[in-house]
Amino acid sequence: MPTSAMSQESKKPSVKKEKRKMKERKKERAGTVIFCGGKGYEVENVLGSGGFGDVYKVCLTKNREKKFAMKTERFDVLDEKQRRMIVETSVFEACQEERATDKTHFAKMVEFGKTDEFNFLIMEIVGPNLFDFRRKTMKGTTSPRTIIEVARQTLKAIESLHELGWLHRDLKPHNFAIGLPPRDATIFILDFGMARPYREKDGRIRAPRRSVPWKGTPRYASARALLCEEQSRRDDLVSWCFMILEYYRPANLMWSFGNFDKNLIIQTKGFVISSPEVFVEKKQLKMPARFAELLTMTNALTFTANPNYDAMRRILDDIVKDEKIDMSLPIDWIAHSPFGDAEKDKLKAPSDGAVTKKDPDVNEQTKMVDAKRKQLEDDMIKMFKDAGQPKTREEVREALDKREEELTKKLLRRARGTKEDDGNQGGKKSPPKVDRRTRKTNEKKSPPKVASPEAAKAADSVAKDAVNKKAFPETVKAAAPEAKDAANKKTEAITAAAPEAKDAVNKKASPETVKDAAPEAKDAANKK
Ligand SMILES: Nc1ncnc2c1ncn2[C@@H]1O[C@H](COP(=O)(O)OP(=O)(O)OP(=O)(O)O)[C@@H](O)[C@H]1O
Repeated sequence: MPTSAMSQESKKPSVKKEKRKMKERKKERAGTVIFCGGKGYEVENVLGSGGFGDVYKVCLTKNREKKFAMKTERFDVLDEKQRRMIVETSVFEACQEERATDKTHFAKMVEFGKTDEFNFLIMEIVGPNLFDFRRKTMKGTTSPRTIIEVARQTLKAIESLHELGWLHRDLKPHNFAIGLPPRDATIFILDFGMARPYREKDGRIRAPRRSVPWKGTPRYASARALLCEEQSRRDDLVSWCFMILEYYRPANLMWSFGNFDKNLIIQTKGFVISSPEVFVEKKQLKMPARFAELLTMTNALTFTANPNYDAMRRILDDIVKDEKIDMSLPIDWIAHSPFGDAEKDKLKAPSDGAVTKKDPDVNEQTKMVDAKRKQLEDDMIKMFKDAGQPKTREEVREALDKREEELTKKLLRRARGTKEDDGNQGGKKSPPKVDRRTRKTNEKKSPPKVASPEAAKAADSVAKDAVNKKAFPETVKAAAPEAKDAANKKTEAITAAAPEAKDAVNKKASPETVKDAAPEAKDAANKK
């Protein structure tokens, strides 16, 4: 039985090799601009690196104060590459569509697309992950009050994800992060690259496959996951238990230290979950006595069982009482904020030497786009003024932004195709639904929501065109219905007074060209 796990495990590259690969992997340079959704996103620095790509801090070229995180997935890294990000965007979309779910612990996805070298996903930026915060800012320590806070918030985040119908399958402190001020009291759940829906469309739990490719992080994975068995909500909760146990004492995850072979790791994990008292007695587990109840409760879950998250929270409340934890104390990342100026710079600094210089070509490109955008704004301001309805630059910008966004969304929707299956319900995939009401709502939405890479590329290039002014007349058309109305009215008035103007308008009769027609009409009127 353990052989499959072992063979899978033995194929896994060593941690050292992984790290070297991460370091060697090509990084985007500061100043590189990625165009998507009619906007330019400029790379500032690396925020984090994973096995398949890097996460960058980016800013909007036209509003540099607006920061986002851009996760990339390089095509030269792994065969599985495209599927991971497609799966990830599916989770974000499910989250954004599902009104009933508590979204407190999810970052917002803003855009996704691909370049010639990588898939990318642009999302709300958050702060350091829990692993880095504990290691760098807290020097490996965590207050009991903070452990409870971490346990409560991460459990809630997992519950919300499960409510959406998805399993995470790679829960660990690296995949939870602190929010940026003013949401710095909130923990965010990250990295849905290994997620999988656990329900069929009709709401039934999906039947387990006989064997499953290895997914996850050995330190936090459940024994069943290491045995390449199908995972369920229970396995996410086992990983959560290990994560919290590690907060109480890193050595609680005894398999991460010393010479444990694969079989022994699997056996020990099974024992810790099923009979924690044995390890407590031997002083191999250090945790509040009540935490054992959480372990046994999780262990008792069957593959299809609905976890009782409320009961789990009550046990956490009992721990607070038993251990006399003062919950009025500030949590560690508020008391030792990583967001002081010096610390902030340290956390956001390029992590491994990449991203240092600006690319001159990109600077030129950005300047050109900015200049074109300004020209467009000037044209529109003039148009509104001429039409007798003057508008400020801010108002024009807002209208343009809004329309560009709508246009891009429309283009993306049109361009979205089907996606591959990685055992994640494939091309037909729409995230499984939790209740009947939700199912009905989703059944109405026929086209699949996630772009095939080709479709994403097509959509991206159209969006890019829009930015590069090729499509600007179209954007103007879409962007300024008010201006068009005003121009129409003005044109009517002018044409009434000027037959030449009427001719000009007739020549340009389509509503799309009213903008072009108006100056001619005006000229004619002026002549008159
Ligand atoms: N929205 C975000 N804002 C700020 N930092 C982020 C964001 N998303 C991810 N990060 C940082 O980047 C790191 C890697 O992100 P993530 O885990 O999503 O990438 P990954 O390639 O899937 O990693 P892995 O291969 O380890 O699973 C995170 O640990 C976090 O520190």
